[in-house]
Amino acid sequence: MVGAVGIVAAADGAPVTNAARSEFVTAKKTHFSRKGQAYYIVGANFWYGGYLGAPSGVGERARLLKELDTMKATGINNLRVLAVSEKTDMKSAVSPATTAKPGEYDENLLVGLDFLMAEAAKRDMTVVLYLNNFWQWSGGMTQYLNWFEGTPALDPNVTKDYDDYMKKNARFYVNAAAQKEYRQVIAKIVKRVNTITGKPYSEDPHLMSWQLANEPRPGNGKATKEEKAAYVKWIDETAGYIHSLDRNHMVSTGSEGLAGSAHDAQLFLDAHRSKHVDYLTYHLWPKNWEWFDSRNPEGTWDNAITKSRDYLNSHIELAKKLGKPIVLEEFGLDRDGPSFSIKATTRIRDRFYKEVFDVVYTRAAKGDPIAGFNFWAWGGAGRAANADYWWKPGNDFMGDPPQEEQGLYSVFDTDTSSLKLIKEYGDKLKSLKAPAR
Ligand SMILES: O=C1NC[C@H](CO)[C@@H](O)[C@@H]1O
Repeated sequence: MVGAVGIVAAADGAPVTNAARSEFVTAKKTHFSRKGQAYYIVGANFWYGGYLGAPSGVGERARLLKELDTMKATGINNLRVLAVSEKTDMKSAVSPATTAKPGEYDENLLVGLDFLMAEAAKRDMTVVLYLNNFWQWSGGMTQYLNWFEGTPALDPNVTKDYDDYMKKNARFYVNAAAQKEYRQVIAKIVKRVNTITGKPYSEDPHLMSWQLANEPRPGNGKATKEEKAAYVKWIDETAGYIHSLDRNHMVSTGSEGLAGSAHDAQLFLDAHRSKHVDYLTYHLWPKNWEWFDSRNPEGTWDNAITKSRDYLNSHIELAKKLGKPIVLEEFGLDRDGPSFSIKATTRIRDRFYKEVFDVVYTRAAKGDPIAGFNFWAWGGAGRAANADYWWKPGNDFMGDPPQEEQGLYSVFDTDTSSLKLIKEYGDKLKSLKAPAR
């Protein structure tokens, strides 16, 4: 079978020819390689990119093109995007959703993903697509359990009980019926032929990696040995399944690192040791993890930045242990005040971004396995519609998903100081060459 760009690929999706292989992002020991060069990630989280690409309904293709051009001008070369959502009754979740019910999928949203992939390729951006969500804002694992366990989909914004939510959510990994549907969705997307380009996703060199889920956790902070073992097994088997469908692309977990691994470094290593997991991921959330209090910035900044620096550096050491690259694929802090208003300044957030960039750049320049970053998250031209800053169907999408106030962590197209920092550090990072081996 000859692929759209003349790449010869066997019908079963065997790897493309060696020449074309170099077009794909691959992990070469502890670094990424692309087109024969070291590849560093200067990325944005853009969860709703596929939504904007839809041909009708929620689609806003003119806005999508504008956002991609603004990101390109900011030096962004990678997007981390939600590939599929699950229809749910939960108020904190996005609607519409890709999977209306098991076996029924919204082609309008899937074509939206096709359009996003096609437009990202035109700008030579690479894309990480995550195939599920540990959190409720896109339906996610709790919605799968509603379908297959008959239990209510849990919205922590309503129950106010994250520990209970996380413990129950871990049952997703061992629910055979849920896993069957999840794998059906995986197969549907991984084997999909892009309706805009005519190219199979499995042969698209602008896809950087398939990602199991957004922030999958083994359960809550008191996860049992059995829950941890089930989590590691799920990662290994699901990543192996994806590789069996697509031998050209990398697979990653979407893990937050120790904060999402019950603070168990051995578990984080075990979860990423699988030969089917090509690189490590981690996220950094000083405010969410209560290291930083944005109502008391002076009193909590030192604590937050000390812990952040340690978190940033210690995970690079863990990546060294496994001999794989690691990407800081989420980090953020709220606006001065704190405030959700786009009018609020971002001095503290800019200072935090600079601290993060300094560690990432310094370690990468030393040849350490940190392969780049994705900030959370691109707000661009999106604007909050309601006085209470909560999202309602029909409102603009922006970096903050519906379970959080619109404006919490978004970087807007008017946040010029933040965009300038991203450009400046992104250009430095992209200029690095991989260490001679
Ligand atoms: O993946 C995530 N990590 C942190 C974000 C901000 O709280 C959150 O919106 C998202 O679920």
